[in-house]
Amino acid sequence: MTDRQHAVDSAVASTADDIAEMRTRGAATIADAAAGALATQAKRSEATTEAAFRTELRAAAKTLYETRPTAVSLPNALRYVLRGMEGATVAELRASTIDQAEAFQRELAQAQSKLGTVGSNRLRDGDVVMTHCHSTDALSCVEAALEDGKEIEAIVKETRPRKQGHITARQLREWGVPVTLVVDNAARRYLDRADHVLVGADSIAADGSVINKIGTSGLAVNARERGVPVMVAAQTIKLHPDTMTGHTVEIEMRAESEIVSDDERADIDDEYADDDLVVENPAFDVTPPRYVDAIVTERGQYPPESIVTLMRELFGETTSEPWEP
Ligand SMILES: O=C(COP(=O)(O)O)[C@H](O)[C@H](O)COP(=O)(O)O
Repeated sequence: MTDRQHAVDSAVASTADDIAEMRTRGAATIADAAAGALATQAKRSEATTEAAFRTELRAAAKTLYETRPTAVSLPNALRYVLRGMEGATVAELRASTIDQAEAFQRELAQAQSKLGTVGSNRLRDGDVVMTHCHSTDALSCVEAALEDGKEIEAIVKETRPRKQGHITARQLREWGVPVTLVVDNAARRYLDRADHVLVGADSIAADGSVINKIGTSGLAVNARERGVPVMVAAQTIKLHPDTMTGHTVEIEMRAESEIVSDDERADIDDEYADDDLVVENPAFDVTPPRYVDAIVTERGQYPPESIVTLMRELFGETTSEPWEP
């Protein structure tokens, strides 16, 4: 074991494992869990010097950071908490880190609820939304519309390969929303019945591109062709500061076992072939801004092309500036 591994609390390691294995998933939920894990590290730290405490917290942040690459809410959350780590003694450092992590979690929940109110204003009584994957930001818009007394129906895409659509459907059913669950390939057919496509985001790039669950871009292109507006619900913690300086967002490639079993692979592949069957499983894709009608944040709704103005306001011109609430 390296020193870094020794320094990281078992609760942090287990949170990191939950994120990597997608038992904890979705950009906002991942950010919340990561902030909570840093607070636990701070609480349980046995460091006796200020330097050792800081090293431990950074090691914990690195362990969490290395779990999944696409949702920028994760590094944004880690940066936010580490920035608040202040003090001249271990006790002060501990208290400030825990306070900052708790403030982050509070602001995250408040931002989602504010965003929901903004998003619900786009939904009229009787509207039908089509969803993809499971996004707590997107669902908060539906929840706020329901609280306003509007009747909303949903067409929920299954979302292969991990079927996060089932989580969305379960939540909507709990709220009493009529749900039609469809396979991903049926989306274009059912767009005729939809008034909005409503999705979340893992990252939003400076040009207004939306990085979200694989299949979002195809859905958005089909929606444009059918004249159905595409609404992206994304708190500002989903804004990706590095993209202001031209960096692209890394798309996570997941295990082929999510798509084919060993037996299926053996069944498909020719055992005498010179090369192996290639199976690829990208978890996310990029929807260009021209297919997105509105990005709904806790600060209001933006056309995708103008999101860069908000990014500059929040992060400044340089990506070395950490995320600010
Ligand atoms: O693409 C996904 C989840 O992908 P995965 O299941 O691979 O994590 C969600 O749409 C966004 O993360 C937004 O979710 P939220 O609005 O809850 O942050």
